[in-house]
Amino acid sequence: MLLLSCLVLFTLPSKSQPLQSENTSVLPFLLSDLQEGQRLAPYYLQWHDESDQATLSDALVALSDNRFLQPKVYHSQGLQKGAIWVLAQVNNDLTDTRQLVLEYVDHQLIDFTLYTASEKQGNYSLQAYLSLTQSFSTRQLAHHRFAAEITFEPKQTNWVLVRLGSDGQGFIFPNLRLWSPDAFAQQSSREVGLLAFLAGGCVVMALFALVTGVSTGIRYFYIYSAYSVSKVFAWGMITGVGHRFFVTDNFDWNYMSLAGGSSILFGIWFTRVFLETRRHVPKIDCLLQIMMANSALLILAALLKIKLMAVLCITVAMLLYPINFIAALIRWRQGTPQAAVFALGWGLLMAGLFSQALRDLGWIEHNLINYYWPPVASFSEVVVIMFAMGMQVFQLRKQKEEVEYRYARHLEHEAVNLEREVAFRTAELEVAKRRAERDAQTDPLTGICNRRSFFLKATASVEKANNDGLNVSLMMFDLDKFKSINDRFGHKTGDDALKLFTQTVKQYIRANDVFARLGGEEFVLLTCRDTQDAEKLAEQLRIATTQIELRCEKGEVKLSTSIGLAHLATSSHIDELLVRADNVLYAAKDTGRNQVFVAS
Ligand SMILES: Nc1nc2c(ncn2[C@@H]2O[C@H](COP(=O)(O)OP(=O)(O)OP(=O)(O)O)[C@@H](O)[C@H]2O)c(=O)[nH]1
Repeated sequence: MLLLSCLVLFTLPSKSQPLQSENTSVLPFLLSDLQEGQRLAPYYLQWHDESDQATLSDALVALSDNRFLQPKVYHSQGLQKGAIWVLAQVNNDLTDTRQLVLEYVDHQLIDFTLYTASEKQGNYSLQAYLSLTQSFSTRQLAHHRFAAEITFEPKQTNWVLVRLGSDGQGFIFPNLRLWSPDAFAQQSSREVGLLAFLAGGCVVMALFALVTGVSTGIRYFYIYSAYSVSKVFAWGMITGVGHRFFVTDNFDWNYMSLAGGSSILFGIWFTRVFLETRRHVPKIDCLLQIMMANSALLILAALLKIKLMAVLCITVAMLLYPINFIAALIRWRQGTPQAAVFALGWGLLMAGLFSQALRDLGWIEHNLINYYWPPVASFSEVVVIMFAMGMQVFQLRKQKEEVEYRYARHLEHEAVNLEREVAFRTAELEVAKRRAERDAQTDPLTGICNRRSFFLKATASVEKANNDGLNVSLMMFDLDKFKSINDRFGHKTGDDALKLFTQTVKQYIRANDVFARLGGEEFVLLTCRDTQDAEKLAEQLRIATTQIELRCEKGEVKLSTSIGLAHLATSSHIDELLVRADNVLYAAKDTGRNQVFVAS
């Protein structure tokens, strides 16, 4: 409602309530009662010149017509188009001459004209004409608001007539104060000090944000930096400090709009980037984009000096300001705590700006506290938002550390897994290698040594026996008529026969004997025992072979083996031993089979 009222009052032509009562009497202000910075209210009458064209003569006619009346309120009376003339009676009841400063307590006035006379309907003389468009150097007093000196002769009655002009815009708040020059200068210093502190704070924040932006690469720090600087320009222009210290000549009302528009533009841009509205609240982001476009229009209006358009844009910007606040609250609800801090900062700014709006509308008293509340609130917003950004950076850093920690843990975990996997694979390879080695040394059907491993082991055994001077005997076995077993009972039964033969022999041999299958139905046994035992064993094995029981579907299988036996005593090499055993084996075959022949 307030905002709508703002819009209505800002944009509609003023046909508002009469500003004055019907009372034409005014109390004289006695200088003996003066306190520093005392308001002239209620010691004045006022006349609202709606045409904004009235001259001094017109004002005197209005005075004689009793159109100068007591105001209904002695501060802001809302935006009233035209000019307001103020008349006060100030009596120097003291015995000395007094020089006082009459100050207009606002910054938005375009011109201030001061006349004095010794009689109410007397001959008013121009004491001062102050205008925003004038060079600041022409001012009688160096102050960022309009102020002029008046000399009051002792025991004299003085009539003070002031024209307050707003170039038709209506920004008139007839709040006038009286000071002694020294007190006024001191007050001025305090105010400039406060503004310098606020501006310095903003500049420091801007620099800090710039450095942080460069070091972190986070974009919103740059925008914030520009936003802080734009605030310095905006408030500098609005409060009159810009005119006093920087744009001393050719100052223009539109400079306020230009600086204000830039500040609004950067503020909304910052809001969008900081709160990531495009991603998280796209509908609100559309409104924020409209607000940015509006502030761009305001800048354009200021550049083209289209005052009405600028006023409209400022009003629209003010009306839409709560959207930033709402965006921040939504982002907060979405789980972004720093958005709450942003909302606080933006709320402070809004409170400041709305207090100014209320003051300008005459809804609250026009005083120095609410005069400086908007820039102070604006500065507080900068500080609070810096805090919000700090929170965001802290959170980002925490997230980064968490991610790094999780990544490190993941790497550690992966390293452990990899180690385990490598150990597992290595063990598997070892097993496979051992299996391959064993396979390479083992006859797959019977599980005993194959030809290759036999020669390795047998060579070592023979060497050892040679060194130890022990006997080594070698038996060669060749199963008799094995082909006919295969033919009669099948190849599978033949395999079973080979396995049973192997198991039978193994029952008779010692751990250090080397038993191997040389191929087919040919086996060999290297044994370390004396010759008699070896021959006895050969005979036992021959008999045991004949006792092997093997049945299949086709009947009972009868096995027998011929054995050729050779002793080491007469040879020292395995090949030689084999040849000798082989020879007697064939002799055993040739002479009837199922018998043991010993090489001589
Ligand atoms: N079932 C089976 N038979 C085999 C294997 N290796 C060789 N044989 C067979 O063994 C037979 C050997 O036959 P031969 O060398 O002619 O001799 P034999 O029939 O045993 O006759 P003699 O040695 O003269 O008593 C062949 O028929 C081979 O096919 C095997 O691993 N399994």
